[in-house]
Amino acid sequence: MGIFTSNGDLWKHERDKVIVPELKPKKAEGMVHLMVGSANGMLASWENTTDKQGGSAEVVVDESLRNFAADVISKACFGSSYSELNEIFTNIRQLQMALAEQTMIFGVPGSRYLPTNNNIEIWSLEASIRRLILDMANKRREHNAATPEDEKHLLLVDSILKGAEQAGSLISSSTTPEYDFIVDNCKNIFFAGHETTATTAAWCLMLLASHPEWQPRARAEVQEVCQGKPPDVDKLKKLSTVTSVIQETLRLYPPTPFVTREALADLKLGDRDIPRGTNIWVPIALAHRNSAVWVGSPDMFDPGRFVGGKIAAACKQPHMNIPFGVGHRTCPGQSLAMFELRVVLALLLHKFEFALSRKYVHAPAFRISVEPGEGVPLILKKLDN
Ligand code: HEM
Repeated sequence: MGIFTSNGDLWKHERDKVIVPELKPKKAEGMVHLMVGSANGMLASWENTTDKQGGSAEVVVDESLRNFAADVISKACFGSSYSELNEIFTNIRQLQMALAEQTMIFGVPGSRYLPTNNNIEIWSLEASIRRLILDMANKRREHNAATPEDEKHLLLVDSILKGAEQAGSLISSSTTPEYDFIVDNCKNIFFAGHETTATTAAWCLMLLASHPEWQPRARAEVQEVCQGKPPDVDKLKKLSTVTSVIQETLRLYPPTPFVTREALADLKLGDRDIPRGTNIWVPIALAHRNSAVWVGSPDMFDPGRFVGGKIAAACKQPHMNIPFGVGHRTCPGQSLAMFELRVVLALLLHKFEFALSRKYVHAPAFRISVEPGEGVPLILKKLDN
């Protein structure tokens, strides 16, 4: 029943009344100081590691990036730190891995009800996540009840709690309507809010490490704009080279490689007749590398395509660049994600230069999002600032 899978009036309620108002660009701007705090924590631990090894060390960055993105979502949307919600994230990650392991029978009607080992693991994780989320929601309600009205700082989680109360007949078909609404929407935000961003950051660092010529260009921009100070909203908006590096990463490795739609009426797509009820898969990753529309070599990493917002010159059909999806269901978290990614890159480029370790194995893996399958080990070298 969460926003990801709902349709019609329920989806409209979740999207327009509950989720989107809390993720608008202005709200995301208000979260930048939290992002800087969380990123500084991650970088301090990398700095500690490099200091202990004489200024340079190998670090596998994926897990730290996931913890960083989880910390941001925990604080910005749920009013807790990552350490308080750690168990939820750990369970969600395990659920993601278990779902990614589903075999060929996935999609066969009824197969998800069979007591296979994989299904049993999935059911157990889902039950545990449900319990943890309802527990968190209760604590949040108690916290709000004990906080004077003029001191309340309402967050996305509060919007979900209120949205559950207001959903009324939209969810009455469920046996535990309010609980299902809360659990499913929180679960969607916990997952969507950190996994995709962390994966993009990991791909970004992999690409910058294997195309080191872009590091001094991006670093020079960070130094000019930030002047050694922590990035804020105005500074982040000026980081056009850094932004282009992120856009090019999202083009080459969109963490969500496809989106799906259902034809609500008979329609014609190009010269094909699509009957009502057909599931249509939009292959984002393929569109991003289609040599018929992308100028130059679409398989090559070239952030120059995006520098100065020149996308129209780089792609003959700019609507083919859709890392955040398209149309009414486009990603509502994109401002938050773009700020987060710019914060990580700005702080990291200021502190370190980095190269890809020889241990890196290029193995993109589809685990709900497409992530570096064997992780991204980097050789971090601390810079003298
Ligand atoms: C780099 C990071 C991210 C990428 C690449 C990404 C990508 C996407 C894509 C492709 C969709 C499907 C859109 C469609 O069907 O047209 C989507 C949906 C969604 N995303 Fe993101 N996302 C990111 C970060 C986030 C963050 C940080 C949040 C929340 C904090 C978020 C929340 C959502 C939600 C709630 C939806 C469902 C929207 C709906 O169905 O109406 N995403 N995202």
